[in-house]
Amino acid sequence: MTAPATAPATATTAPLLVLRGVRKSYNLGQRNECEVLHGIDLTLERGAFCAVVGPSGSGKSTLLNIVGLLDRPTHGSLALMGQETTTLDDAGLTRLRGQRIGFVFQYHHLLGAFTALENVLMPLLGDAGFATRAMTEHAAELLDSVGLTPWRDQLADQLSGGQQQRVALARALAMSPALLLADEPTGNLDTVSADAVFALLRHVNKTQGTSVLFVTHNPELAARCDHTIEVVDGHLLPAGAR
Ligand SMILES: Nc1ncnc2c1ncn2[C@@H]1O[C@H](COP(=O)(O)OP(=O)(O)OP(=O)(O)O)[C@@H](O)[C@H]1O
Repeated sequence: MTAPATAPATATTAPLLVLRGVRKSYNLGQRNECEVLHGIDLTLERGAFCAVVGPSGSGKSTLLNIVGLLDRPTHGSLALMGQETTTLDDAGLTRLRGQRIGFVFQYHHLLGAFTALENVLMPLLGDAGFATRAMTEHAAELLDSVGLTPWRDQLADQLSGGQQQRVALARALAMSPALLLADEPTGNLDTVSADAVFALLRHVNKTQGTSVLFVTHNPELAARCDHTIEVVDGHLLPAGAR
């Protein structure tokens, strides 16, 4: 038996993300359907650091929600590390999302009455519901990596916006995701804090190989990413079309 000339893509060699013909419609009631994404083809290689830009309402968050397995496409296919996701049931999607994907949003979504450390611990607790020493040490290391050790026991509500966003980033990294989806994570921050959060995203990408999709309206930050995807009216603009 001879080996095939080209080995088939496996879970370890396949691109991080492959979208083919992804469409998304919302049902607005009374047989009124609105298509927001009109057939997106996108391949993202592992370790990519990619900005997602485009006018307000063009479909960036809708695309990110689909890539993050928070929402399903109406048509098309989406493979994450070689695994087709559109055939998975809700439990399968949730499991895959928890294993592979971390999220940072414009609003941090921390639990304000819990400390910075407790917020980072949350995703690590799993079904056990209690923190082991190893989990606590891991959460403390993550907080340290975003420069927040002095604030680890401070309630999330009592942190600055920039500090809260850094806790949110540490929490997103708790499960060592292959893909970090950041939807305008710097949108509410002053320039200095925005720079700090961006530098941390970059650091995670460089040191851990975590792929990053970063939605931003800030052209300066977009220019500092390795690639840019531009969404206009629910279509991806071809590279170099701007
Ligand atoms: N759940 C929903 N039901 C109906 N329409 C929706 C829903 N979510 C988003 N849309 C519509 O989809 C379009 C794209 O929205 P989306 O949030 O993806 O845009 P965006 O590019 O992220 O915008 P922004 O930069 O302002 O955040 C908008 O016209 C919006 O009204």
